Amino acid sequence: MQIDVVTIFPEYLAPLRAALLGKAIDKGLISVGVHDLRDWTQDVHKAVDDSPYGGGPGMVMKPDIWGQALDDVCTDSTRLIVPTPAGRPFTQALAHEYASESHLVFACGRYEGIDQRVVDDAARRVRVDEVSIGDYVLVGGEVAVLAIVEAVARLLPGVLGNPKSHAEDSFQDGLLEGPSYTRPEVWRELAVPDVLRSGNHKLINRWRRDQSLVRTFERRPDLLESLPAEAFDKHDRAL
Ligand SMILES: N#Cc1c(-c2ccc3cc[nH]c3c2)n[nH]c1N
Repeated sequence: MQIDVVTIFPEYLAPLRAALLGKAIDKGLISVGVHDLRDWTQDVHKAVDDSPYGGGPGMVMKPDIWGQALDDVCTDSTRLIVPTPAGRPFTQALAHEYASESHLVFACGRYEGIDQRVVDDAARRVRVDEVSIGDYVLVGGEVAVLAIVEAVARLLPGVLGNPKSHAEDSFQDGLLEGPSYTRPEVWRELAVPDVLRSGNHKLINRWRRDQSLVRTFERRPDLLESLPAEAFDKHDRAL
């Protein structure tokens, strides 16, 4: 997979080359290109923003600079991802979609965002997603790109040490993961639940499913509402 990121703060994307992703890059599983948007400017000030039409606070990123950058970086097979607070939610399902793509391009906005015509124009040639990583406001798109790239890269074959760990992911079955424990058996007078030390894997699996359902009900009831009835067995319904 080729990942390209266009930003005015290339140094913000340095973590992409660290740890898990760094190993994936070294293995040749991912190629990452980080591009400074200002490289497409022509003026001495390297201006990338201007005042918003209609007035209002802050500045908007200029369409002409972005247009030239995306013309150079995108290809016919590109999926262009534009992080924005106004985007559709980035979810685990979308992460799986992106993991099957050959070329992802991320456009990192700053200021009050990117002139909308950049997205409208790009959509004439490539698939474009405006996505949000959560209902809070960041200062730019770079942090969102780091989150999205990590969520996608870990799904690529060979990136994670244990491919089975995906099966235990939160959201994998539409529910939140339950609690996890490791040694010691008792820590600060808090004991590991007995069932996890029972060796009875049918009971352990049932307990873990129950914990997952209860946690999801308590913290994210919306996830339960979006699951089909057939996602729940008779034991689940008895909870
Ligand atoms: N994704 C996402 C975002 C953002 C975001 C993304 C891009 C820009 C450009 C200027 N400000 C931004 C905020 N805030 N909160 C989110 N969940």
